[in-house]
Amino acid sequence: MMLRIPQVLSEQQLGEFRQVLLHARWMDGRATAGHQAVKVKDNLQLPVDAPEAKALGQVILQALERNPLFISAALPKKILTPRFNCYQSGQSYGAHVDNAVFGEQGERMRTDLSATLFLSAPGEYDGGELLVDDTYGSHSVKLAAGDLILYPASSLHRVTPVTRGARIAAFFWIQSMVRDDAERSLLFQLDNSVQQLNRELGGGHASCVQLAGVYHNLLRRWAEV
Ligand SMILES: O=C(O)CCC(=O)C(=O)O
Ligand SMILES: [Fe+2]
Repeated sequence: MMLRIPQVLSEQQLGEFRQVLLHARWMDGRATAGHQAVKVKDNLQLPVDAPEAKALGQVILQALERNPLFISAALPKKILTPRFNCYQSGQSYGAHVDNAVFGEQGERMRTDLSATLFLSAPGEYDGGELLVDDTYGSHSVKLAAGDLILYPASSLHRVTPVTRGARIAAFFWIQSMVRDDAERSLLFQLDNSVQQLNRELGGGHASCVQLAGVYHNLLRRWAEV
């Protein structure tokens, strides 16, 4: 499942991010690319241990914790501290699949979902579409600043060349409590339907109570905690 999560960051937060990122020390993104990705990766990145990256990463994590749509769709177990990248002057990232496992502070996590949080507005650059392949074809994603796209980490994806301006984004991975994309999508649909019914019938209605029970009992079957 691919899902857009709108307005993860406020206008004020975006302004603060821009100020910090404008003055940050960017490095060649190939330094953190894996064996295969290094051949197709051409962008800039903030060093993972840069103080700016750590501070802004925490702001994003706090925003995600309070975002009901993100929680419902991702059912997160672990979230890698967000990283920051920049594409300019024709830079791009060719087709690749992300690493299955990442390590951070001695802890390992499986990547079930990939996320890009757009920090530049679409009008600030040409190109820079994130193209994500699935069985329905290739989906082009270019979102408003502050919006996030969530997509299966198993997908082949790429970023087209940025031919004008600069595309700055945060990117990170999530290990979900529910590893299987199809099961997680079913839970998300069910959660949405239950919430809709709650609004229409009132939360105390017997069908709402029963369906909420089905949601929790499916989650109990499928969740790894
Ligand atoms: O810049 C993006 O939107 C995606 C970056 C990416 O695919 C990666 O770093 O693995
Ligand atoms: Fe990637």
